[in-house]
Amino acid sequence: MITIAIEKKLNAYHGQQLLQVNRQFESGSITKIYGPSGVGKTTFLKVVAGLLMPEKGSIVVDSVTWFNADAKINLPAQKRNTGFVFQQYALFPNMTVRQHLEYATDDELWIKRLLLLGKLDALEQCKPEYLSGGQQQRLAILRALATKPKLLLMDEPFSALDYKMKTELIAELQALFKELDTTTFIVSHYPHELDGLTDEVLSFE
Ligand SMILES: Nc1ncnc2c1ncn2[C@@H]1O[C@H](COP(=O)(O)OP(=O)(O)OP(=O)(O)O)[C@@H](O)[C@H]1O
Repeated sequence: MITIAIEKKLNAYHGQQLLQVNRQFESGSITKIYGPSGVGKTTFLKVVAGLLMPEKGSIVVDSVTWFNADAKINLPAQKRNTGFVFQQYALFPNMTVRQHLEYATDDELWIKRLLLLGKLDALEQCKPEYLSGGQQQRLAILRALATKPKLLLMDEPFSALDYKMKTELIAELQALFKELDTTTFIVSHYPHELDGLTDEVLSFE
């Protein structure tokens, strides 16, 4: 179970607004984070990952306190072991596809399975500059999965994929999340993009 009750001020162009979340998420559930541009979806993922700090509240994951403003507890991002798929992929320009995964895990069977899942097995020696946008996005997803994170945070992870690739990948990820018992938050702009995949919706207005 993940319990999140936080407040963070957002410095928007037209003044300040408040990001407020007060929710519980079942372990293994998949939640769609939905809302208009600029409402704070990416900021919310970064707060959960420990990359940004809220002003108030707490984050408790499986009875472990990751953040508590009053008690001044703030577990560093490295210790939270979340998987993060960034909107802009954040790949390493000098690493091959395979090296991205080896950086995160030394489990060779798992690496092979991920490469097949993302249809990148034939491109494992390529660096990001030789990959298409969709291939780069798939690599970002595979890298986030490589550590078998208990909490996976995905920011618009399917935006560069064509319909067929997206549908196939979503079906395979669904089975994988179940197998790993991963709790997943996925940001999406589109109302029906994740239909059938997500159990819950966290909607920002
Ligand atoms: N570290 C920060 N501290 C405070 N405010 C921030 C910080 N980073 C970004 N913001 C502001 O928070 C607001 C929300 O940005 P954010 O990227 O979280 O929105 P979003 O809902 O993910 O948007 P989009 O759908 O366009 O990606 C923006 O106005 C931005 O300027």
